Amino acid sequence: MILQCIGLNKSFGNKKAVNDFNIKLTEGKVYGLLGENGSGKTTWMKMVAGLTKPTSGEIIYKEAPWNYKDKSEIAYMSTEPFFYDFMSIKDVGRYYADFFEDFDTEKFQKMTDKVGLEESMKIKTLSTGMTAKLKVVATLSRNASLFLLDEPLNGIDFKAREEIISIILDEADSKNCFVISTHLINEIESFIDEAIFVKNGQLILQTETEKERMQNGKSIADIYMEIM
Ligand SMILES: Nc1ncnc2c1ncn2[C@@H]1O[C@H](COP(=O)(O)OP(=O)(O)OP(=O)(O)O)[C@@H](O)[C@H]1O
Repeated sequence: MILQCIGLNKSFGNKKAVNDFNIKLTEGKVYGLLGENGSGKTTWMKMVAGLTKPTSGEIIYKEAPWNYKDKSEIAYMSTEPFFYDFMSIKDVGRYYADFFEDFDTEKFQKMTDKVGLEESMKIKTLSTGMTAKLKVVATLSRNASLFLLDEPLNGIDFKAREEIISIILDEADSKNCFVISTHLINEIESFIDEAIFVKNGQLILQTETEKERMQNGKSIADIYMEIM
């Protein structure tokens, strides 16, 4: 097991953004994190990534209580843009290399090449799809074990979405774990191992995609419609 949360809570004033959240994640799996707007997905990811403190509850990373050192193995990609307009692709690589000890510049160069991003391109000239690809490539160039990608497929066209999915699947292996939050259930249905359904800050169902399909004849979209 790579991650476990036990009775995890996060409140903002009276609002329970994450409420008694219990989850177990395993290496070698790709998870889809599904839930309506405001259901607590981002807040949960930020707690696991060490960007916001839980109000109460436990996070266990690789069988030990979460420690700030674990941040170096947990790569979080937020929904917000995080590059400056004046930067080139090469600058983004340098910026990441300065920031993250585990950043692999060579891997970044190979991956940017593969998706058609040239070193000299300036951020301000990139299309929305190219920027989305750059965000994913920069995050995945870290040698992390747990990747938390907050809405990596939002607001981009079909081709860019397919490219991002292929980048993610190329990087997924038996030692790492991916959690992808999205509202685009149909796009992720075919490749996620498990779906995690979140409602009002709580995990209400965690289930295997293949099992649902084979044993119950249900798609993740069917289940979403039933329980949300
Ligand atoms: N810093 C904050 N201060 C106050 N309330 C917050 C804060 N961050 C999140 N919330 C509230 O917590 C709840 C959960 O928000 P969160 O962003 O985690 O949901 P989400 O599932 O990621 O939503 P979306 O799919 O829209 O991104 C929402 O009601 C939100 O308004």
